[in-house]
Amino acid sequence: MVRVIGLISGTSVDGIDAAFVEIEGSSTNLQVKLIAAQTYPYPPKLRSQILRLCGGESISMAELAQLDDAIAVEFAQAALAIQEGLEPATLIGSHGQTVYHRPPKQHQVKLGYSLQLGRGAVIAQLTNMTTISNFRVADLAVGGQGAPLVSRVDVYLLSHPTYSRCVQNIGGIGNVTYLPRNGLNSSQAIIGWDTGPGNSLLDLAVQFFSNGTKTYDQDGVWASQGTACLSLVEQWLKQDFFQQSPPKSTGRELFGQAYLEQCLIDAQSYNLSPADVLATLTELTTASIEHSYRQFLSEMPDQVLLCGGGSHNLDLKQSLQRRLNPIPVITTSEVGLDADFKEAIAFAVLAYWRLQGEVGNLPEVTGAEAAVLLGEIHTTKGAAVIG
Ligand SMILES: Nc1ncnc2c1ncn2[C@@H]1O[C@H](COP(=O)(O)OP(=O)(O)OP(=O)(O)O)[C@@H](O)[C@H]1O
Ligand SMILES: CC(=O)N[C@H]1[C@@H]2OC[C@@H](O2)[C@@H](O)[C@@H]1O[C@H](C)C(=O)O
Repeated sequence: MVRVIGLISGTSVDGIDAAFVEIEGSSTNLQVKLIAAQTYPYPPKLRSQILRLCGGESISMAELAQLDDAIAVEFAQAALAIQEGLEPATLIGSHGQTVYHRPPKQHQVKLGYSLQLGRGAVIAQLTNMTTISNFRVADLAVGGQGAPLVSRVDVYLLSHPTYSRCVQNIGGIGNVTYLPRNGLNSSQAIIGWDTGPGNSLLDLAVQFFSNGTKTYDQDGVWASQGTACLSLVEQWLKQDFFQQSPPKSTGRELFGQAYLEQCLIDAQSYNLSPADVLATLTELTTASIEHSYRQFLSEMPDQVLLCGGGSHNLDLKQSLQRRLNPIPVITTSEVGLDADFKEAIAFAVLAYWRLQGEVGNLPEVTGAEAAVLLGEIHTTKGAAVIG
């Protein structure tokens, strides 16, 4: 049994999710037990620096270096804090903070590029623990999207012998893994892709309409007071990203501030109230999920398992349930895998697989030419490589 800490800050840039897990087995007999989990919010100044960089603002190399180190320090502190009072872990899997993602093909380039800040070498030294980081580069180097990477972990933790499942993350961006009945033993392929916006546009709209006093719409209460403009949703769904077949991935580069501003311009001709706009953006998220299932899956799943912060948005959840009826839409927590910390848990598993010499990506999902080892290993003076 290995004690591993998984760390990630996602596209919402709300803070570092840390999961402390005990892992046993390899892949087919993988067992993961969650011991502790916590979100450590970024200091507000650091968060706004990251958001500005994600929004395309130019910064100097000196500022980039300072930001990279500051993020690594926050990640190291999260790793030290999560294991307080527990027998220490021996390994960290750190996703870091995505600040730029340029998938291949969509951009007429053969190789994609993805940049996560928070250097693993610094985390390893500050925590005195072997740290695996930079998980996306190896998949990108073999022509993959570099995302979604959680799909292989979904396969081993969430496949079911009698139900086919869509594991749907709704973070800043949405992503799905389709698990046929019987998982890897099925003749049907396991596929996955980024579905488009999760909460990113909603959060930006809430900040705009509340003059910065709110960062998100708790439980979707504000959106539930509005009426969605379905003509606008149909118009927006015609956009290239939604029509493109998987493998595909995206980020705040597409579904960010400029996209929201265009949505607000489009909304002007319909005289929508702020609540109506939020309801319409909620429908864009759920319609993009529904349409991608109907377009890209050979059959609809028996169950949809939600995870990520969007699984707490009741209005969004109800909208997705209405669209997918009679398929039950539940959360991964309801089947035993914490919906808020699934991504952090996944990066702990990916780090564990890296040390075991097991591949981490699913070429059917990322479009990579091969399954490859994911992550770079950083040891410390005091830490031995285990596994
Ligand atoms: N109670 C709630 N009601 C409504 N929305 C919520 C609630 N809790 C969280 N959220 C939404 O979830 C978002 C955070 O989700 P999450 O932490 O899964 O995103 P992320 O991991 O940063 O993104 P990604 O998965 O794209 O990397 C918040 O910004 C907010 O929009
Ligand atoms: C480049 C990047 O950080 N992509 C994230 C983002 O957040 C959700 C979606 O876009 C996604 O597929 C991916 O993250 C998860 C953890 C993944 O790779 O599986």
